[in-house]
Amino acid sequence: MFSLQDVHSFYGDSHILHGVSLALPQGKAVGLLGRNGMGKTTLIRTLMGYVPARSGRVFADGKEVTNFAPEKMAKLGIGYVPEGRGVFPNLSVKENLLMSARAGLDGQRNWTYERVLETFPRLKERLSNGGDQLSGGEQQMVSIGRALMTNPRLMILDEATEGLAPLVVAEIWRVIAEIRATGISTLIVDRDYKKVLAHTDYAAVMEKGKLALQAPSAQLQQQPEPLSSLLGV
Ligand SMILES: Nc1ncnc2c1ncn2[C@@H]1O[C@H](COP(=O)(O)OP(=O)(O)OP(=O)(O)O)[C@@H](O)[C@H]1O
Repeated sequence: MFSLQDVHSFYGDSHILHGVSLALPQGKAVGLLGRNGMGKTTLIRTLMGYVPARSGRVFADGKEVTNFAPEKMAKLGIGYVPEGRGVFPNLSVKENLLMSARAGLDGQRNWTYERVLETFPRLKERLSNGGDQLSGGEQQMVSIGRALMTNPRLMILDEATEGLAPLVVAEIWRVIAEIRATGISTLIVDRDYKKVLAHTDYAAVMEKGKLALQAPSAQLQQQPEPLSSLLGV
């Protein structure tokens, strides 16, 4: 459904993505790996329309959507959980969640406010707290919950476990597995490559703005080379 074809993008004069082609098939989980600064977030931001693709093309269901605005990409069914979370600090947890509620492209409302609270029981005790009164883990739960309430076909999680305590990290991976099991496609960026491989169908590795390797995750689990060289582990 969503794909990028030979995409190049820049920050000013800095050429960051050098011809990236990646498919995100319906119902599949894709892991995006690579050392710091290799362009993972830029790839996501280009797909979402925050960074313009200077050449190359982005497709949704075979239709070209290159450089559509982020709101339009979201309406096409992408739930984006950005690095750094992006919870509205002056809104309560309840308001943060309810403001994004809408039916999916096909009209389904599988992810309701109630279901998000069942998925993240911890948020039930925080409903009237402001976004700025939450722990990092709770903010991440709100951010994921908010994206789920748009009933997306694709969830993008950029470093969703970054800086969180081990118990919270385990909870986030549990929810990622639950999202995957419901048939929503996922694109996951995380430093823990073993966890990424365990939770995805395919993995792609970025090296200096290019995809240096794309393979089934199960294959990369069995044959760590050349993945481990690319990641420096
Ligand atoms: N707003 C920006 N303006 C200029 N350069 C940027 C900007 N954001 C990122 N870059 C540069 O683009 C390159 C790719 O960064 P990007 O954030 O996409 O990498 P990443 O693989 O996601 O790494 P990280 O894990 O560190 O976030 C880096 O060299 C970074 O310094």
